Amino acid sequence: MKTLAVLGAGAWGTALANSAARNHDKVWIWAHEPWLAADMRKDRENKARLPGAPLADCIEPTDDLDCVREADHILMVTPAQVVRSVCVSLKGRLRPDSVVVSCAKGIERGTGLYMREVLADVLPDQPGAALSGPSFAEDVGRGLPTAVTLAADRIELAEMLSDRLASPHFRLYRSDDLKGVEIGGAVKNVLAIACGVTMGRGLGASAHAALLARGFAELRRFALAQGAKTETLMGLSGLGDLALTCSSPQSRNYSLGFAIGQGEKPQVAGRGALTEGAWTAPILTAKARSLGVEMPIAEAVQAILEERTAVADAIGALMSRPFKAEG
Ligand SMILES: NC(=O)C1=CN([C@@H]2O[C@H](COP(=O)(O)OP(=O)(O)OC[C@H]3O[C@@H](n4cnc5c(N)ncnc54)[C@H](O)[C@@H]3O)[C@@H](O)[C@H]2O)C=CC1
Ligand SMILES: O=C(CO)COP(=O)(O)O
Repeated sequence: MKTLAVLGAGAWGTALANSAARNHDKVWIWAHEPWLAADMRKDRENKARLPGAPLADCIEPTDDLDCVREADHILMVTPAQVVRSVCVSLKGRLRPDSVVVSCAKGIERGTGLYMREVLADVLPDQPGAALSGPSFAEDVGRGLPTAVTLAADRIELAEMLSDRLASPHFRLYRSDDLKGVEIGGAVKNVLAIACGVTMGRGLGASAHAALLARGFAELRRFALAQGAKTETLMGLSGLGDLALTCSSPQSRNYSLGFAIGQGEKPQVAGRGALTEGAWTAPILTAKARSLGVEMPIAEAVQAILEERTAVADAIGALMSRPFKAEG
């Protein structure tokens, strides 16, 4: 009997549960809102977060976190800033060998920890992994093809989990570079806001490509300073996810930036959607400063979100930086 618990009944948790269902006898999907678990049980669909993707037969929606007691492994798919509180509630409930896979994309405010580090902080004895890459929940939910990276401290774990989570439409590549994988997922959300601003303001495809390339240079500098591997940054969870999120109105982060570029106030431009980049920007820039890494695009995003800088001034400041060698 193969079992899996997906914690977080958002769009991504639902898509991952459905995708993994083919390789499992039972998949629980835990919603912290009892009404959502009840609706999903009744409708056999997550109409609130991922409409149009019927739940596979073996999926059991629940609001009872005790489901993890019976699960071989756990996917953590809540918003990044609540990962710690969910982990605290998991204490004493997990099987000793259950791998907890971080699927959220962000950096914890207050501590500056990546999601896997938060898991290790609260649940130090639990083996861990991270899944990240170019993957819109709507696409995966519709069975459209993509590929992502699955990183774990021990490559055998990544191998075992890849077999569990892969499907003909969802390809997983293994990695032992947990930090590199998580940095890509967190940083691209901030850079996607910048690309959205550029396009919302009508600055054109050339500006968009230039920003994407310079954004990647920032991501790379920041990640290498923390020991990430170049091949990870060039791969699915780095360049792959950056290219996707920075270029598509399907992205909530890009859409937030686009609306700001069109003149909307940052506080309302996200339309209530989960925009992880807005949560990540301040902690990312603080981390970069403490590492001595220059991230002018991320700094500009943070200043725009905090309304310390007008969009035109932020663009002017980026364009008037001293000329330097590319890198
Ligand atoms: N939607 C997507 O295409 C993808 C999302 N992700 C990442 O997955 C994470 C979750 O995103 P989505 O599923 O899209 O979010 P969503 O906005 O669709 O849903 C968020 C869910 O979080 C849960 N939640 C809210 N507060 C909570 C709390 N205090 N405790 C426990 N659960 C709580 C709620 O059940 C809610 O349904 C984010 O970090 C996101 O960056 C990663 C890849 C793709
Ligand atoms: O992470 C994602 C795609 O890989 C989803 O991006 P958004 O959170 O910007 O919608």
